[in-house]
Amino acid sequence: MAKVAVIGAGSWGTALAKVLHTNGSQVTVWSIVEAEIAMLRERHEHVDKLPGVKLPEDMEFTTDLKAAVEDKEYLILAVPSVFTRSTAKSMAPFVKAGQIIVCVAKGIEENTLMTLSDIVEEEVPAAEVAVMCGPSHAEEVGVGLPTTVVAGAKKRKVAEGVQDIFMNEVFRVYTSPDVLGMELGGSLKNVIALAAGMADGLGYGDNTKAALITRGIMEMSRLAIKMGAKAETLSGLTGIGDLIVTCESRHSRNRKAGMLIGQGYTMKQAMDEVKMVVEGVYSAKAAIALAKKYGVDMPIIEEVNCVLFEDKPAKEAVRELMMRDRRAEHSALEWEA
Ligand SMILES: NC(=O)C1=CN([C@@H]2O[C@H](COP(=O)(O)OP(=O)(O)OC[C@H]3O[C@@H](n4cnc5c(N)ncnc54)[C@H](OP(=O)(O)O)[C@@H]3O)[C@@H](O)[C@H]2O)C=CC1
Ligand SMILES: O=C(CO)COP(=O)(O)O
Repeated sequence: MAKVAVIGAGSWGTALAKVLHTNGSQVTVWSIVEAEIAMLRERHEHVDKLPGVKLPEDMEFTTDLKAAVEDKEYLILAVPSVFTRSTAKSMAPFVKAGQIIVCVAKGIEENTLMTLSDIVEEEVPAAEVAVMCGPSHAEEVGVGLPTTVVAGAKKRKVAEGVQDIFMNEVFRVYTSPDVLGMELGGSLKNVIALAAGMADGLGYGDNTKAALITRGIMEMSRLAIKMGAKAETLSGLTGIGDLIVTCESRHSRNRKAGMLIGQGYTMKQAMDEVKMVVEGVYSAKAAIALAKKYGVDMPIIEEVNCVLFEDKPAKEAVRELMMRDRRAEHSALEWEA
């Protein structure tokens, strides 16, 4: 039986805590929010963020970070990306060599352009760092619908350890050494999903959605590969897989926020309405900054930035994408002479 702490009790932390407990781990869930822990203790259910998913009676809930972190083999870091650094910094004094921190949030830090695993390595040098992501909505994981994800780490043994504690008959976990590719896939897809939601909000159809997904994975891949990620990762679960689920799912907060913006809400109004974290809004500026830094063309992500931060109407953004200079689909393909 592994001793595990889930750091962050939003919808994802709650769903993963349930998976770990089902697999026989002893699970402690931490949140910075007192009211959230009080509710979990009393109701054994996150009634706001994951209603209908009952958590077991012997699961521990705490706001005491030291108690949560100490003596655990695995620390699952599930706070939204903007709180990753502050939470990792607070954990650092309690983390001992050999403890494994698994980053399950999705994002890129706006001011440093660092991935979340890089942030955790910087803040908690004692820890081994792993990531886990893939097409996995908490609402479906929470009720045991078959789901696949990938556990990533530089060392195979670390990734396989994460695979061991999470894997069961409805939660299949693959492994990968391409941590960078996984993290870029997981965060960039949220920005494209905002665009897919905008298209839905504008009343556009399946053709538009397919175009955004296909051209979206191309721009995600262009950037990720230029940064050193592997092409296979972008065409796998943590790339195209996660992009598809986020652009299509009724559970996606990014798609939902995009849809509201397409219907005329401001970014702020849409985020307030969704109530849970909309990571694509935080990753959008970082994505475009990375595109500039690495000299990569990312037209969809550029237009999403204009809609989010410059009040450009979503309809106008789609029109501009449609009216870009004509070009070949794959510029590297050669023509007959
Ligand atoms: N939900 C999903 O299906 C999936 C989510 N993810 C990723 O997991 C991460 C977490 O998402 P999710 O659980 O859905 O988010 P939620 O919006 O459901 O929950 C966010 C949690 O963070 C808490 N919080 C607020 N302030 C702080 C703080 N200062 N420090 C630490 N925590 C704080 C919130 O408290 P409060 O209630 O007060 O806001 C809440 O418990 C995101 O990066 C997301 O992309 C990945 C895969 C699936
Ligand atoms: O990352 C996710 C599914 O894999 C969750 O996406 P949303 O944050 O858009 O709900």
